[in-house]
Amino acid sequence: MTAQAQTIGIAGAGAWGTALANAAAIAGNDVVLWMRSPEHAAALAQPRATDRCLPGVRLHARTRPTAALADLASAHAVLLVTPAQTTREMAAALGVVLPAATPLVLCAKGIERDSRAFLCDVVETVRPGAPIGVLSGPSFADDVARGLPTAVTLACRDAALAEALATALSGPTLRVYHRTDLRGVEIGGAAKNVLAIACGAVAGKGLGESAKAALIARGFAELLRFARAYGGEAETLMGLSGLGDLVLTCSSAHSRNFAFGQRLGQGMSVTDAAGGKLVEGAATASALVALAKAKNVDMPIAEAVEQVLSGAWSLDQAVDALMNRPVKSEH
Ligand SMILES: NC(=O)C1=CN([C@@H]2O[C@H](COP(=O)(O)OP(=O)(O)OC[C@H]3O[C@@H](n4cnc5c(N)ncnc54)[C@H](OP(=O)(O)O)[C@@H]3O)[C@@H](O)[C@H]2O)C=CC1
Ligand SMILES: O=C(CO)COP(=O)(O)O
Repeated sequence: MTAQAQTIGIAGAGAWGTALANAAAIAGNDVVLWMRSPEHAAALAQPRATDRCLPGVRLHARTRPTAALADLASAHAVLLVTPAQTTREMAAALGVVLPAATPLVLCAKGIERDSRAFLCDVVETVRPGAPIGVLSGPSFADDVARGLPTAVTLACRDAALAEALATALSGPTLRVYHRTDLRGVEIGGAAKNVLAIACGAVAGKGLGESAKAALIARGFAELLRFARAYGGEAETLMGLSGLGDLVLTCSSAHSRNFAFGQRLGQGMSVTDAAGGKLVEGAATASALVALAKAKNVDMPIAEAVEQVLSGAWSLDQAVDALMNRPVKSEH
């Protein structure tokens, strides 16, 4: 990768994939945007078509929609922007069409539920030796698509590749920082979604702003402990992809994870509260808690979320459990 115009491939044309496609095009790249539905691709290719996930947003002229995965083969790098739980199947399908040297940048936020594997490890199993990146940070797709100023982090183990990708994707409204701490960046994005469900539940139950602030601060302590145990760097977690995204997602009903928690807090069932939307924290909670237990990492908030989602605890029981833990030193 160089700082010259690149072809960026994007696999997944939901809200985030489409927003990133336009941002990459505005940054001066040619973009190939893959989606699984040929009808969706044909509709988006029509002049003046607007996106179904981002009302009113049109694809940039340099973004070409397609339903043929092989069209991504010539991209200098591909961003994978489908839900976390589809990472294995998507990486395998991409492995067939992409040259082994093409970097794959993971943009989903989660942990594989069944295997409890980090998404980078999933991709490494499926495409051994191929370059991997993770892009994460506080960024609502609508904000990015509307050209509001946004900053995110992109990590690759190879510092030069991380810098080249960050340079290629940065534009007038999207600023991409780079790091080499792949693990730290992916943990921040995956864990904050689970904690945001707790913050939403606090809001939905009307437990007050003080409780929400306490959850953010104590949630951050959990996130940091977990990341350290799994090799993430504390500095990464204090940055955009950790604290930054935790604060955004825990503060806004625009977040699907927060809104899901809010509806739980208002008394809706786990099944109804998702409202047909992607709630990554709900899919990741059990794997996060199992991984924490495997390394004796104390994550009481994440555990409370998991207990509520599994039906073992009511929300009242979760609040009681968190408030009645033994008094301890704050760290
Ligand atoms: N939205 C946001 O603000 C942000 C989202 N993210 C992350 O990005 C990821 C995607 O989120 P987002 O774009 O919002 O989600 P959406 O629900 O808007 O879109 C998901 C996309 O993935 C496609 N998809 C679903 N399942 C499969 C599959 N099995 N194979 C291929 N394609 C599939 C869907 O296709 P179809 O339309 O055909 O169903 C859809 O285009 C999540 O992990 C999220 O956490 C990160 C930062 C910001
Ligand atoms: O990750 C996001 C913002 O950074 C989007 O969060 P939600 O998936 O909760 O909407």
